[in-house]
Amino acid sequence: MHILTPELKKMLLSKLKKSVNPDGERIFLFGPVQMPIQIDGETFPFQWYTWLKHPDLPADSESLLNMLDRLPLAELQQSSVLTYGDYSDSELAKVRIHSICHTGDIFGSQRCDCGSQLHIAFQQIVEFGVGAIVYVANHEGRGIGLFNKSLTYALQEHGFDTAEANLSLGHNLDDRSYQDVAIVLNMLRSNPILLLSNNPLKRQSLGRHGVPVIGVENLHGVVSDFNRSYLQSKKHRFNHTLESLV
Ligand SMILES: Nc1nc2c(ncn2[C@@H]2O[C@H](COP(=O)(O)OP(=O)(O)OP(=O)(O)O)[C@@H](O)[C@H]2O)c(=O)[nH]1
Repeated sequence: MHILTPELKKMLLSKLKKSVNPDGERIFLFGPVQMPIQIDGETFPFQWYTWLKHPDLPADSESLLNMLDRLPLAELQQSSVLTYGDYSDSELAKVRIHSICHTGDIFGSQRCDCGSQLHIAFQQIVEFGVGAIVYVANHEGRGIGLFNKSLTYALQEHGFDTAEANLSLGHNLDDRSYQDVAIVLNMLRSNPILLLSNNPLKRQSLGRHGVPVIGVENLHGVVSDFNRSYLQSKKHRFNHTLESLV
């Protein structure tokens, strides 16, 4: 049987880093772990980090390690960062902050542009040589959660656009916070980043939380008959830079 020897425990602890957000909540970041990722038939060496925030987290890494078997982590969401190239030290890196889209990213749903944006972001990062994908797992449905998103989809089948559907159910247009994303980004790198996004609020929010965003490059996904009206709503209701696209 394999046991957690003091050496292995030391190895795990050396990969655990802690930060505290402005609300006083502890965030533990674990990594790197090697993650070979296939993009268009070729495999690229990414480094994987995950982070954990939970109200009951202790102050130090060793205590955290000792209590992990008692936390219901599978019931909660943990987010990831996948870095590529010399991410911590390079002068510039391309970064994609990607809110989870269970339907688009996992199922390949064509109702939105999320899945293709994620794929193109990976392509652009390996092409540039340095970058990161931050996969934000508590952002489903722009922060309303998967169950609520399914209700908004049903309403969109009855004439609502994506904004009206959220509002009609009592949600905001966008409930996402980038505070923890910013903290984690700043734990991994202090040099400037180029953000891959069409959403002006992302840049503003990251900047407000102290991330040195020096530029934004649009990230246009695939347009189809299934997502055209959704993209038009993003352009008109959310001011996304999709001018040349829809
Ligand atoms: N409420 C709601 N959420 C949706 C709908 N379609 C997609 N989403 C969610 O919208 C979010 C899109 O996230 P991102 O692609 O990271 O961000 P964005 O605001 O579109 O900005 P970009 O950086 O330009 O892609 C994901 O959380 C999806 O789950 C919808 O019709 N209703």
